[in-house]
Order: sequence, then structure tokens, then C-alpha cells
Amino acid sequence: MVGTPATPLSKIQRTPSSTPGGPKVREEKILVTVRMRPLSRKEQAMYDLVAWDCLDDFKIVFKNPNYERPTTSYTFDKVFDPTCSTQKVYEEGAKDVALSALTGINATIFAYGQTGSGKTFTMRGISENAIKDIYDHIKSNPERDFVLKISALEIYNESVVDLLNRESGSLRLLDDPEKGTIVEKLAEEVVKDSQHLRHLIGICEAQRQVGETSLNDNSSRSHQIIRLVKGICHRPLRVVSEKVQAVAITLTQNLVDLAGSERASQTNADGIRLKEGSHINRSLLTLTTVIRKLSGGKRSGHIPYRDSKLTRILQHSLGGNARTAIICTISPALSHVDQTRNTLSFATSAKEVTNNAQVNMCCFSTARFPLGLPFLRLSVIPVVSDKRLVKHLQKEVARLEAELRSPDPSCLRSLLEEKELKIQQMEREMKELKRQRDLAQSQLELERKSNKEHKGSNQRGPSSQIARCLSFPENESVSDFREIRPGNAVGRQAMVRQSVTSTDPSMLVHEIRKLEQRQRQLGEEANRALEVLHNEVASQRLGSKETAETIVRLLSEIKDIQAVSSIPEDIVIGDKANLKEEMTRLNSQGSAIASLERKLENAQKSIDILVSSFTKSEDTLEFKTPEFKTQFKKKKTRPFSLSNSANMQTIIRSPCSPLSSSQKVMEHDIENKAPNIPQSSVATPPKCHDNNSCFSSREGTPTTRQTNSVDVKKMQRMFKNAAEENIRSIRAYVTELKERVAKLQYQKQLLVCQVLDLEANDAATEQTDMAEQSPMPWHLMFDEQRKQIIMLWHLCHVSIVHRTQFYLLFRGDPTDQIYMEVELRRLTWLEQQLAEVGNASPALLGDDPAGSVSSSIKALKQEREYLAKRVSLKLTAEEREMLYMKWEIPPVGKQRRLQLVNKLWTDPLNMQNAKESAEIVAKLVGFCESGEHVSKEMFELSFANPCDKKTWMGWNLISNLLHL
Ligand SMILES: Nc1ncnc2c1ncn2[C@@H]1O[C@H](COP(=O)(O)OP(=O)(O)OP(=O)(O)O)[C@@H](O)[C@H]1O
Repeated sequence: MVGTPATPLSKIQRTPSSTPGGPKVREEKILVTVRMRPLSRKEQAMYDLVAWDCLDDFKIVFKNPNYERPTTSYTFDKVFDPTCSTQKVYEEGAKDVALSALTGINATIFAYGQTGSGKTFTMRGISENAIKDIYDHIKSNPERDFVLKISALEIYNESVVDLLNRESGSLRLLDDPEKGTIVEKLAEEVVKDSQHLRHLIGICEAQRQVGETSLNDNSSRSHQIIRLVKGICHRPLRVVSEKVQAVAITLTQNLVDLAGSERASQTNADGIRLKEGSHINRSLLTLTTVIRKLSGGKRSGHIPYRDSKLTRILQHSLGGNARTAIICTISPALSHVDQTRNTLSFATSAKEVTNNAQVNMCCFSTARFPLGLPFLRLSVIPVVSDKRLVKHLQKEVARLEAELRSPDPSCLRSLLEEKELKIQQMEREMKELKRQRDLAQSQLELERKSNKEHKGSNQRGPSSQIARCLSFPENESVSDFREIRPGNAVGRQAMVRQSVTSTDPSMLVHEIRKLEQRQRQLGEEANRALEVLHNEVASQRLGSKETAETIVRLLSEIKDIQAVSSIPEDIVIGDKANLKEEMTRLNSQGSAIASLERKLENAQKSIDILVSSFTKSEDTLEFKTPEFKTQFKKKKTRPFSLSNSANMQTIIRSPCSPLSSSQKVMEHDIENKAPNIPQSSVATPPKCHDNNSCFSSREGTPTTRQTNSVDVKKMQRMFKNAAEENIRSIRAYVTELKERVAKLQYQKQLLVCQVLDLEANDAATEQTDMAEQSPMPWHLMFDEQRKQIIMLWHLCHVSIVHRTQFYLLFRGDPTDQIYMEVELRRLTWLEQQLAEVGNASPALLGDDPAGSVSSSIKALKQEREYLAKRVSLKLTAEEREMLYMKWEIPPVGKQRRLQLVNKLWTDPLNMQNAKESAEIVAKLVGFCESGEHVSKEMFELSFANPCDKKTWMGWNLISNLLHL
């Protein structure tokens, strides 16, 4: 007998009650479809039976395998049988909802189902189709500007992780009165084009937690939410004033791939997998409960959204302001019949849930988005009526007009100063480049002359002399090295020595002086950054007292460091440079650089505390100061009523605050304002001893109160944003300074090496001469060097993708000599540092000397895990099996892919291992052996510190090069 577990609404009743052009709020049921995948190979091999039948496009029924009559049927908005393509699933089960995100309504599409039932498979296709539609839509609407941003997160074991920035760790959820639940510090990237979007989604996929279970080789162990935020700007004006450029909508589209529900007994999970499974099941249970409660029409009762992070984040999509489509994926196998029943029962509840989607609209000011498109500055407001929209726009016009009337002079001044500084810096750099060019030319002349004199003795060209001297301004690589074509020599030592002998001591002294100069400049810049931060803290009275004190202390310490060096601007070096003296001086500066690094590290920490004190705050900025709190309690004064208007003035005057530009409006708006109070008196809010002189809330008229409270709130929000932005930019600046100090330290190390080598050179000159007389053929030297490099890679835990690229690119061509030499030098230096400084990279570690090795090892581990994920993607089952056999991976065992990858590049003495490892890694990351896609120039001969704290291998580089 065919029965229906829940009576579905007819198709017509489920159709949205309005279109985007009609009424703005619409109630509609969640669109629920079911997709049944074919029997998998495993299921076929186990002679599993197909237990479900798609009766038509809407009904699915359980088929008793004993060929009795079917018993239960379920009805949905659409049922897709195993022959349906993902394209069809998108067209009929998601497109409508996906496109509503282009017409003003938030949209969510998610896949729900048992593990291994095809959620990821389906969502990949849905995303691909949605991207295509979004960009088609953008193309066919040239009269509108679109800005697309993407963010992505996964919920793994109830921890929220940013998939575009894994390093930010576990993220917190915050409740925003306007936006609902938001994920703190979740990175948002502006999307340039469809290719960029695909690339970013690819990154998310690669970053996601995936594991092998007995039901799925590539089981997603986390819930993934990709959020596209679209800003759409309709250019033709709808309203009165020319100052408002556009009316626009902004909306989000969530693409959710849930982790699969699973039974430990079926997945044979234990250990980590079991723990993951229990977290997955728990959050899915909350989702089911939420859906069940919503479907029972209990909207007014308690809906346990807050019981899991998944439901908190998706709250709007479940019974809220969004259109939602759920694609439930099922396996047809009899062995999974219970799980499939659960999925269908979830789907049945889901289709009873009603959402209230509404068109989101806001007006845009003339602010510009990074792509140069006008984009919003104001928060989004759902439009209820045209009247409200007009009112809102009129207010906006007034604000913009006020801003135009009174541009903030302090902002302009600081911008000009910044520009001025940049110009000065560029002029200095140009001067330096010119000096280097002249030096090179004169040496070239000299060399030409001496060549004429000693014909045939062309051992080392003049360019090498210049290039071999470490002369590279900050942020630049030693690109001059590319021009070097060193002559033959024996072994690496000989080559290094050779390069050192050709270095003019006076040039080394010059380099040392330059380093000192740079150090002083950096000190100055650090000081400036801290001063700005200090001002920010002082003028706005943000953050704790300790933060302010720390910054003051840092300021004076950095000043001390600057005082140490007193090098004249112009570097004049006599003919007889005393290297020893210079070295002593340079060494005495060593601790200063390290201490500068430490100071910057501390400064950054202070900024972090400051920023977190911002975000923690739910109150307005003014309410945060203890003084204010006390005062507020005592007098029960309204914020920014008369007694606080002095504070308000301070904020308005605060440099770069957006409010400063709207001072006039504010002054006009704030009635009952106190007579001007000098700014200095504002740092500690004036104590109010006389009740009569302080206005309590009762003293203002109702109208006054209303006006003040509306504007003040708006102002506070704007002020907070501006202050946050300022702090962020200071933080970025300090980070940059840190990097530059690190580079300086690194350059210093190299110089010291060079000077030491130079000193040792005298003793070795004889030997070198002999070696030069009997040159070793390049191909032998290449083999020798390659062996050394492979060993050093191993010892320094260098990325195996880097090893592979280098190995495949440099195969012994004579032009490879310089690349080989630089790689050797780089690795030798790195190894020495690791050995000498207790396994630390002194340039970058600051307070954490053990961090370098462990972070390299961690990065390598992450890289291996990443490559293991690609094994099934890039190799066929046959290829995999052959490799498992060849690399002796046991036929039964867990994580065979990872076991395989863990064997790659592990035997530095075995050249065959290196060769085969390179071949496999090349396949996994998708570059051909010939290195067709990879240019040698990518190695840039850069002396940038290889232990840079940035991400382990730079997604951009790898993915761009390898066309991921
Ligand atoms: N409709 C389909 N047609 C063909 N193959 C499919 C289909 N759906 C899924 N598959 C295959 O089934 C396997 C499991 O699919 P997928 O990884 O998408 O499942 P999942 O539901 O995301 O699992 P998990 O919850 O464990 O992550 C994959 O090999 C996939 O290629």
C-alpha cells in the first residue's frame, strides 16, 4: 500500500507567494528535493540491493527486496533518480533559490544526508552552476555594479575555522543586534572574477577536514559553509538628490555542505573518526530538532538554535529572512535503509518549515570599494515602504552634504604627510640605485682595462664582483645574481670562496654602514607607528590603562635604540676599509636589532589587546571607561546629554574620526550642549559635584532626547568603525615593520658570513688556485651540489613541493649554476642557524626560539596531509594500487594515501627516492615534469628568509602555477 508519511502541500501552494517585483516580504516553504545516487562500486561488489524506487518526479518509495508490494512513499518538491545529472538537480532544485540572491533576497542551499550519499558531489556541481549564473547575470546587467565577496568556514568538532585563513584558529560567534549571529574575524575576500571565485572555492575545499572512513574514502568531517556576499548597485537614481549615487541591495548566498550523519557501527570509526562522528551527529541532531520544531508551527515556542554552532550560524536560513533549498542525498542500498529513512523523515519535516524572506535594500554613499565600484557604507535595512526609504535617503543626503561642507583638515594633513614620506623614501631609494649603477659602471671599466692587460684571464667577470656583494635594499631580492655566470670551480666551498674573494672589502664596509642606517630608519618608523597608536589611545581613551602605559614605555625604549646609532646620512668609505672594526660595530648593533624586534612584537601584542577590547565591547566606546561608568552610575546621566557633551566634542575632534567631518551637523543637532570645554580637560571626564550643573535625562525635553539618542548612536557606531580601522592600519604597519626588521637581521647574518669567509680566505687562497687550475666538469659538480641540496632540504624540513619544483626545473643545464649556488647558500645558512641558535631562525623568532623548527615541521606535515588528499583526485585507483605496492604500503590499513605521501622525500641519500618522489608530487600538484608551467625565475634567487612566518607554501603561488 502506498502511503504518505506527511501530507505535502501541493506544488502550487508551495510556490512563493510573491515575486521580487511584488510585495517585499514573502512567506514561503523551504524547497526540499531528494537525490538518489547510483549504487557505489563497493555496494555493487557486496551485492547490495537497490531498496528505493523513484515513482515519478515527486515520489520515492521503499521497495521491499523480497519483491512484495511497496509500502511507504514520500513526496517532495522534486525527486531525482540516479540517472539525473547534477545540472538537472541545480536547474530544478536550487537555481530558483540561488538566483533570488541576485534579486534582493538572501539564499541558502544546503545538502543533507548520510555519509557517502553524495552531498559533496552534489554541492560541487551546485556551486559551479551558481557561479556561472551569477556571472551571466552580472554580464547581462551592465547598468548595475556588482561587488562579490566570499568568506568560508568549517565547523569541525564544534570549532569554527576560517577556510580562507586557517591560521586564525578557532573563531568565536558573536550576536549582532542587526545582523544576527556573526563569526568574529572571519576573513572576507573580494572576488575579482569567476576564475578567482572558483580558485577560492578550490582553496576552501582543499583546506577542509577530510578523512577516510569505510563508507567514503574522502569523507568530509566537518560542515562547510561558503558565503557569497553580493552588493548590487542600481545606477539609475530612484530618489530626489544627486548626492546619493545609487540605490542598492546587498545579500548573502550560503552554500552549505554538511558533514554526513553516520553510524559508528557502519563506518567502523574509532579514535579521531569516532570523536568527529559524535560531534557531527550531535550538531545534526540539533538541526533536526530545530527543523522539527519549526515544521510543527512552533515558531513562537523555543527553537534551540543556540544548541549548536551550525544552527546558530544558519538561523536566518531556518525559518528566517532567507529563501532556502535543501537537497537531501540518499544511497539506494538496502544496507543503508535506516539511514535513508532518517534522511527522508528529516526532508519531510523540512518541507513544512516556512521562511520569511524579504528584499534587502539600502542606499549607498559615494564610498568606493576596492574594485573601484561604488559600494555601501551604511548598514542594510530591509525595505518596508517607499516612504521609509525616502526618509532614509534624505537623512543620508543631509549627512553627505555636511561632510562635503566640512572636509576634515586633520585627515587631509596626515594623508599629505604620508605621501610626503613616501616620496622621500622613494627619492632615497633612487639615489641608492643610482649610486650602485655608477659603481657597477666604474668597475666594469676597470675590469675591461685589466682584461685587455691580461688577455685570457677571464676567471671572474666584473658583474660578479658587484652581484656577489650583498647589496639589496629592503623588500628586494638579489636579482643581480641572475646575471652571474661563474666560472668553473671545484665543489661548493670553492664556489663560495670564489665569490667571497671577489668581494671588495670596501663594498662590504659600505653594506655594513647601510645596514646600520636602515636599522636607524626602522627605529624611527617604529617610533612613528607607536606614536600614532599612542595618540589614538590617548585621544579616544580606548583600551586599558596598561595598554597606554606599555605604548609609552615602548616609545621611550625605541628612542633609546635610535640614540645608539649615529651614522651620517652619506656613507663615505676611505680606501682602506677596516673590516674588523666594522664587524665589531655591526655586532654591537646586533642586540639592538633583536631588541627592536622584541619591541615591535610587544607593540603588536598591545595592539591586539586593544583590538580585542574593542570587539569585546558590546557597549558604546564611551561607556567603556571606568570613569564614565562610575559617573554614569552615580548620576544616571544619559550618554551625551549635557554633562557628557565635552566628551562628544573630543570624539568629534579626534583625528581622522569620520565624525570630525560632520562636526557642524553634530553641533547643530546636539541641543543643550555645554559651553566648550578645553580638550585637555576631557581626558578625565569632569566630575559632576553639583546636580544642577549636570543634566539628567529627565531634564531634556522628550524631543531633545529623541534627537540626541538617534544621532548619538549612529555617531558612536561610525566612530567605533573609524577607530577600529585606524587601529587595524597601525597594526598592519607594525607588522610590516617587523618583517623589515627581520629582513635586516637576515641581511646582517649574510654579511657576517661573507666577512668571515673573506677573512678565512687568505689561508685558503693557495688551495683555491690549485682547484681553479683543475676545474671539475659542470655535470659532475651539478650532481655533487644536487646531493648536498637534497640533504639540506631534508635537514631543514623544506616544503616538498618546493623540493619537487626545484628538482624538476634544475637538471644540470649550464645556466642552472647560479640557481644551484644560491639554493646551496640559502640552505647552508639556514642549517647553520638552526644548529647554532638552538634550532631557531634568529631573524624571525623574537621571543620564541624554538618556533622555527617546529613550525617548519608542522608546515611540512600540513603539506603532506594536503597532498594525501589529492592522491585520490589525481591518481586513478590502478595507479594508486601500483604505488602502494611499490612503496610497500600494507594492503589493509588506515590512511594509505597519507602513508604513501609520508614516504616521499624521506631518504636524502637515495637519489632514486628523490627522483620518484618528485615524479609523484608533480602529479599530485599537477605540474608536468618538464616544469612547463613553472618558470625558473619563480625562484628569484631571493634571499628572503625561507622561514618566513607566512603560510607554509603560499596558496597563491602553488595554485596559480599548478592550475588548481
Ligand atoms: N549522483 C552521483 N553519481 C555518481 N557518483 C556519485 C553521486 N553522488 C556521489 N557519488 C560518489 O559517491 C562518493 C561519495 O560522495 P560524496 O563524497 O559526495 O559523499 P558525501 O555525502 O559528501 O559524504 P561525507 O558525508 O562522508 O562527506 C564519491 O565517490 C562520489 O563521486
